[in-house]
Amino acid sequence: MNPAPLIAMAGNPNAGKSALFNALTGARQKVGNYPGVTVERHAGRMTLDDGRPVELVDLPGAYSLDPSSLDEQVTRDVLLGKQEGERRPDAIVVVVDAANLDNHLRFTLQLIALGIPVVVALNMIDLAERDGLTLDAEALERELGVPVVATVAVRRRGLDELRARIDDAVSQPAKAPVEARAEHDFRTLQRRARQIAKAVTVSETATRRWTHRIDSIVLHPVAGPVILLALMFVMFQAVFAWSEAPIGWIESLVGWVGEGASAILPDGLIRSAVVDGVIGGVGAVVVFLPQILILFAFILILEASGYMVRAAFLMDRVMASVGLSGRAFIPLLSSFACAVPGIMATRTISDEKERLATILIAPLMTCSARLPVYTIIIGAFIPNQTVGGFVGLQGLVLFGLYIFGILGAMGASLLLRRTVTRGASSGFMMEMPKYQWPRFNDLLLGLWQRALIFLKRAGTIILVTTIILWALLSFPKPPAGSDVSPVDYSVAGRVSQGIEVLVEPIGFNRDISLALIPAMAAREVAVAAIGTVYAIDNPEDSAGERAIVTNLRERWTLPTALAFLMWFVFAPQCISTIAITRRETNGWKWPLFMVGYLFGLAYVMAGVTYWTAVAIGL
Ligand SMILES: Nc1nc2c(ncn2[C@@H]2O[C@H](COP(=O)(O)OP(=O)(O)OP(=O)(O)O)[C@@H](O)[C@H]2O)c(=O)[nH]1
Ligand SMILES: [Mg+2]
Repeated sequence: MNPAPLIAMAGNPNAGKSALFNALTGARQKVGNYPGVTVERHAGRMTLDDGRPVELVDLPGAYSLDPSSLDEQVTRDVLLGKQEGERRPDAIVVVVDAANLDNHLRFTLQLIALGIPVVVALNMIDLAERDGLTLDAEALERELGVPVVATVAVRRRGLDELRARIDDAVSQPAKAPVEARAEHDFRTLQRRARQIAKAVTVSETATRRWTHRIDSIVLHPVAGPVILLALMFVMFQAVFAWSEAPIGWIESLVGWVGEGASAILPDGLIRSAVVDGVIGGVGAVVVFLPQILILFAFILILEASGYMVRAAFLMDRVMASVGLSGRAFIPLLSSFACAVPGIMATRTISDEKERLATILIAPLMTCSARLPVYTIIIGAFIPNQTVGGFVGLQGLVLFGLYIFGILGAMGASLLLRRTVTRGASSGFMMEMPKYQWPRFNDLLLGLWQRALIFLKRAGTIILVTTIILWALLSFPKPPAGSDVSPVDYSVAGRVSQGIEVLVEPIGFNRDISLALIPAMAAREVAVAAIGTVYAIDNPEDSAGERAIVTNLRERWTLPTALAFLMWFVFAPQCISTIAITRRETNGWKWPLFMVGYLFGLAYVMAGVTYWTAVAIGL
């Protein structure tokens, strides 16, 4: 008996191939691997109206027959009959997204040119209609010269007709397959695809035309990522460039309050607690409010304008390459503000293992609590100069730290998805919202809420840890005439000597050892802690960022500063994150695993940074 005819589902990524494949085959599916490669093979059976079986394979999405990834290569090889372990398909169902015709028709034209019978599924017409786009399926059929069926895969609309057209396609007497595939260059295909898309478009609203026009630029496979990268780059430059003046104002305010308090309070313990502990510690953190607000202003604008979902879409392929789906992108993006809401947002990921992997890497996204640490070290050690004429070096280093965090997360995900949270990535798509101008009032409200949250943190966790640290740093006092510094003589100073033994090999000094434990409460406390240490060490210094920067420059070497930055890229210095991970994973196993692997990573990366910096003579 002849084997059942083989039908391949092909088309651009996210056209709805898998949704259609599932709707056609139901539960009768087999998942395997193509021999020699890691690409999964999804096959299933479907019965035609006369009872004949046909076999369906769901191919990975591709943009063209010129592969730029392993997935695309498998798709091409299957369609050309060159893939090991697969016969050449007898017919192709080309799935196109109706709302994206011009892009999807390029690949369709290439596939039709192969000479195998083709049926086009004009999918997602529900979304096209919703957006005010009306298409003429019959006109498309005439233009392409192959049968076209309008479908809505997720509502099973058009399935009967699609099955009938597949029947026709496999019932045709087999033609000799075309050997040499028609060589279309990209421009010719593009022109023809646009022409057809225009000819079959019955009506289109102005909004949809604009949306589509902007999307064709920001979602372009090449231009899209470049634009995304450029936007992020501008954002980090702005964090430094625009914050200088407001930081100056807050600093003056903190200095003024400190001096006022010193003048009113009698010399002694209370004054030290208020001036060195509270004002020195909390003040050192509060000055970062402008930078955090600038960062949030960017995130809020990108979200409100409708761009953020596009960014997630662009990232889907990148996410898939590390075993996650675009669905993980939103939680990870929120983690740039704070890992706690980010980890809570993973609840939208239905695959348990994928969700767990996302939780485990979320703390590697650079949260806003790291900004104070980053900016004070960068401000002290990276010269405020431009490279190449216009790029600020400080902003560049900050950008680099974000990139390190992202690369770390990608590497971790890659490993985790092959080991403890093994599994394949699931496809995803989000509906693209309309573009719109962000509303000024909404933006202000968002920033105001952010400012309150930050100040509340400064007034609670940071205040409390700072006071405790101040107490531990202040007692016991060294006996009069001792040449041991008050900090080294204190309880905290002695505890830190134990830690110092551990972190000395990665270039950390006493100040850092003192800051590490209190910074477990929240990362910003590291800055507050260092501020308090210096205030107690040199009571005659004025409080505030400038005093800290001067001290840092005197006491730290550049390799130590760089190692410290690298430590904060990776280290899980945040009790709230650990607590939320425990809650979201129902136990201590995963939070402990997370803390363990992140500290390990932080230690190794800081060490590598330190010794590399020393070796190249920085
Ligand atoms: N509204 C609507 N959504 C659809 C339709 N078809 C598919 N989807 C959704 O679109 C998303 C992408 O569909 P998939 O079937 O995964 O797309 P794919 O072509 O297999 O994507 P890749 O395998 O990544 O190339 C899913 O969330 C589907 O639920 C449709 O006709 N209408
Ligand atoms: Mg698919």
